Amino acid sequence: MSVSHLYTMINHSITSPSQLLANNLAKVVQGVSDLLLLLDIDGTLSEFHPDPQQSFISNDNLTILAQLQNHLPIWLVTGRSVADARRLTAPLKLPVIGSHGLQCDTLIDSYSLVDINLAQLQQINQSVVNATGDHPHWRIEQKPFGVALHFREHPELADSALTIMQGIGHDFNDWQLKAGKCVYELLPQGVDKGSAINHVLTHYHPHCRPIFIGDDVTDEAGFIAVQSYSDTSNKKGSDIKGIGVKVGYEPTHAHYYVSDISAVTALLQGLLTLCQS
Ligand SMILES: O=P(O)(O)OC[C@H]1O[C@H](O[C@H]2O[C@H](CO)[C@@H](O)[C@H](O)[C@H]2O)[C@H](O)[C@@H](O)[C@@H]1O
Repeated sequence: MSVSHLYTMINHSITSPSQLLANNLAKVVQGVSDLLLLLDIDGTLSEFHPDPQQSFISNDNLTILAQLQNHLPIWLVTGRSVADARRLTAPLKLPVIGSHGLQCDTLIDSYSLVDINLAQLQQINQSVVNATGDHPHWRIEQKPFGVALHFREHPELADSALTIMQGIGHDFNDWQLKAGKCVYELLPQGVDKGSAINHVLTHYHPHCRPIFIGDDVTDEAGFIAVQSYSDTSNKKGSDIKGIGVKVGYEPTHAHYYVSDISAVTALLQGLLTLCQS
């Protein structure tokens, strides 16, 4: 299992992103009629909570999204499973790329983008439980397509978490280790949010200009995907480039940033106002 991708993407072609505010949004999307909005969940639509099952998306965000979906297509692109994303966004019904790009749910169709070995998943789950001694310091999230080891309440355990997950991943060549905010996750190889976004663009919205908003290191592949996307099916050779928006101030490939989750809400409200006008 390879861990060479951990953070390495961040180390090249970093730009200095520009701040994207509701009042300069109109200029950025000027003249674009076919926008596609792609949204990460945790750290973008919802504030962090020590317990992943207790976090939620504010009613403000849900209300804005409910109205926005009347104007443009919206997809969730999340590390959460599709079922979890549905629970968090109920009563909305939005298509979802779940499990960091492993699952695709279009609302009409639901399928995996990569095969998963469920026997190995079970072994990995058990290995994580064994390695942590199921101690209450740790939070193990057993997901339908992976296992996450959280240490949000105990940041001092970051190195131990990495050691545990690297050690387990070492025995499973077809699995990858992903680092997130206060979490390490083991998932099948072969996907990330970038490849999943390319799948959505190619198969469902080839002529749209994508905007992807995300906050974490796992969202970097998504920023690269939208910012380099070209509509090759267009015979006129249209060169559609999307917009990556990073939430927060960490180094990023995204061309734009917003300060925090409340700035995401303001941006979504600004986009709604723009659509309505
Ligand atoms: O791609 P995302 O939608 O950002 O999902 C990434 C992971 O989010 C969740 O973990 C994060 O949020 C938790 C709840 O606030 C927090 O406790 C944890 O520390 C964060 O890493 C989720 O639990 C994971 O399954 C997702 O992969």
